[in-house]
Amino acid sequence: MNAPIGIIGGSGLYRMEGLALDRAVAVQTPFGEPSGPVHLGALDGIPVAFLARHGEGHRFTPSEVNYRANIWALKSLGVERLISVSAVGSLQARHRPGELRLVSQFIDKTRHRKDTFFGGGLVAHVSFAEPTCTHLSGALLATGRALSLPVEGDALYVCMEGPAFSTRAESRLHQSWGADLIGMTQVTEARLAREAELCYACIALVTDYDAWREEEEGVDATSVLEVMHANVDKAQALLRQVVPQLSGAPRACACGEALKAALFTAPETVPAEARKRLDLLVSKYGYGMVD
Ligand SMILES: CSC[C@H]1O[C@H](OP(=O)(O)O)[C@H](O)[C@@H]1O
Ligand SMILES: Nc1ncnc2[nH]cnc12
Repeated sequence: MNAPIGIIGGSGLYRMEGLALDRAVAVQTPFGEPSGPVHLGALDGIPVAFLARHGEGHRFTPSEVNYRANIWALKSLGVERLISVSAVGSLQARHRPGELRLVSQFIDKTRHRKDTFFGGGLVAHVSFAEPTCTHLSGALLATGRALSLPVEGDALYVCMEGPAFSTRAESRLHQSWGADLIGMTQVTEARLAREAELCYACIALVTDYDAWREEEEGVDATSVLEVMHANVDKAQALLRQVVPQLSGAPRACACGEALKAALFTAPETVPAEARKRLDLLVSKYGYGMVD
């Protein structure tokens, strides 16, 4: 089964409501094992692939998640559009717990991640000025508004390494940068989705005010999960409404050609190992496997 639409569920979203499960596939990738099996099924009749980012039972920290294997697995199952759901802290009073935001920009503070498929003899530099797909994010925003959900677009997300939350000083610093949201996962996923030529959008569900509000205790994980559980139905409702709209509509963006101007290495120098490892991504550009 081919699933052109993929969903990655983050903290508090470990299964997709309404997904009529066909099968769970354990995908092997050149980058190791994904966080768990990919659940293939139909959402209101539309084929969808679902993966829990932190694994079943939430077993991987944001630094341990094998983002490369996760994106690779979804790509190998035919995913072209990938919608991620992520729990985030709010850095500005106008973003309130329980509300949804669509992410359009990132500041990357991660330090311990494998965040590219390339290297080992094949170099690519993808454009990342617009790190999420504006078309996919636009469809989510319009659909969220039509459903009267508390949703806004254009959010700036600081991606920290974690797993500990920010100090108050860091939280205020991020706020002073004009950032809207903070989380620990999205920029890594977005980079890899771009290299894999997937459309990528992030539905951020605000769960807390991080640590900048002097009068409050800083965020803790239990309260994040409580707020997520109380509000995850909003993200699920948005997904269920948008998936049928996307299905069958051709992609009108450049995400599917992200590698076209990015591949830098002279083809004749690319080692057979790199060709084999990256075949899924680059064979269409003449860098495929050699026998
Ligand atoms: C459980 S609080 C911190 C945790 O929640 C967010 O996860 P995700 O982005 O996968 O929804 C954040 O990034 C941290 O991983
Ligand atoms: N305040 C916060 N910081 C980092 N990641 C988060 N995920 C949810 N809330 C968060």
